[in-house]
Amino acid sequence: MAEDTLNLFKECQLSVCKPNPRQYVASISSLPGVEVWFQRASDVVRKIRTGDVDLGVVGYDMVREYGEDDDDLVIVHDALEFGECHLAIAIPKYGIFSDVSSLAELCAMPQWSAERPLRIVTGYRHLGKQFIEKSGLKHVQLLTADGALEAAPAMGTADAIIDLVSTGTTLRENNLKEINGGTILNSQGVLVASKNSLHHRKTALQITREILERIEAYLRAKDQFLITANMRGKSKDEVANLILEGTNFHGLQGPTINTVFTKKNGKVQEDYCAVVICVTKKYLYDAVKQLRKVGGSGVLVSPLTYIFDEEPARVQKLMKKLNCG
Ligand SMILES: Nc1ncnc2c1ncn2[C@@H]1O[C@H](COP(=O)(O)OP(=O)(O)OP(=O)(O)O)[C@@H](O)[C@H]1O
Ligand SMILES: O=P(O)(O)OC[C@H]1O[C@H](OP(=O)(O)OP(=O)(O)O)[C@H](O)[C@@H]1O
Ligand SMILES: [Mg+2]
Repeated sequence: MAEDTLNLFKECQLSVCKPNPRQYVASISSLPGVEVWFQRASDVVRKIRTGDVDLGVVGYDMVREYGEDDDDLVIVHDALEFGECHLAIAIPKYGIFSDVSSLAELCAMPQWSAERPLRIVTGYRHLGKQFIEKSGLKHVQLLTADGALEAAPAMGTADAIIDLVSTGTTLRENNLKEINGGTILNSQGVLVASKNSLHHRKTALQITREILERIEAYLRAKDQFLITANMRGKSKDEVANLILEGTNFHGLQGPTINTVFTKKNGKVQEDYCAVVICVTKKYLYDAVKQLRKVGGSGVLVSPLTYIFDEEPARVQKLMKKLNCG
């Protein structure tokens, strides 16, 4: 998460300068006065709640686990596009669990009693407890451990685990499986702040807005290409019509169309227009085919670095949550 966060900030021209790897404080030269602290994920949430820091980047799972529904925490950006995983209950594939594939079936197992409860081990005490209360499971003992939870069932120290799953490899390698109805929470990296800080400290709010706007601009542009194509056409109106009626690719608000001046037999002519649109990366070839179909040629493709559109919805949402909207 730390590496992904540093990378994201770098891409947003907010490079974090940490002169010494054993140092926990760093700075961002484009945001003078800002201190960047490297802390364990659980501590990031705790320190926002106590007002020691104003803004943090952590997994949403941590916000929910250590935030305990604290009203002071406000999610500024809910999808930083890294650290994607989900919190889930997992049980062994073998033995008494071999035919169990849903939460309802786990609840219906006759093996669990007050004397011999289902032992679930997790590092997520708060979320684990909440889930068990709602799950319909009657006889449960919640145990806590910090890491390598996937080993617990084979070791015989627990029957099931509640832990993060991303690719599913760790579960598979340890002969464990997820069950239907067993997903507790979807998570990815988020930007989280203290409402109190943003409310009372103008600079904290200003900097948060700037960071949010830069992240939005970067993430919006990340999966887009900028395409310029030449199109035969007598007028910009004619070309606009071909693009708007004959393709699915119209740019942000609409295509930008400009005259291309060519020289033929010593005379300047206006037989072409240049069309500029942006296209989601995965649809690049579709766009090229559609442009060709309506007379496009000389398609130039370049990466897009940022898209600063109107004030992003997330900024408006934040201001509303802070009652400043
Ligand atoms: N396998 C994974 N794939 C994607 N994201 C993950 C994965 N495991 C954890 N995460 C995300 O990264 C965050 C930090 O994970 P974790 O607590 O394991 O980090 P750590 O480096 O082990 O930290 P600590 O030293 O505090 O234990 C989690 O809260 C979660 O949001
Ligand atoms: O589904 P996967 O892609 O296999 O990822 C899931 C694993 O990743 C996390 O552990 P991590 O590697 O962070 O180690 P930790 O549990 O010791 O923190 C999590 O606790 C799982 O064990
Ligand atoms: Mg693990």
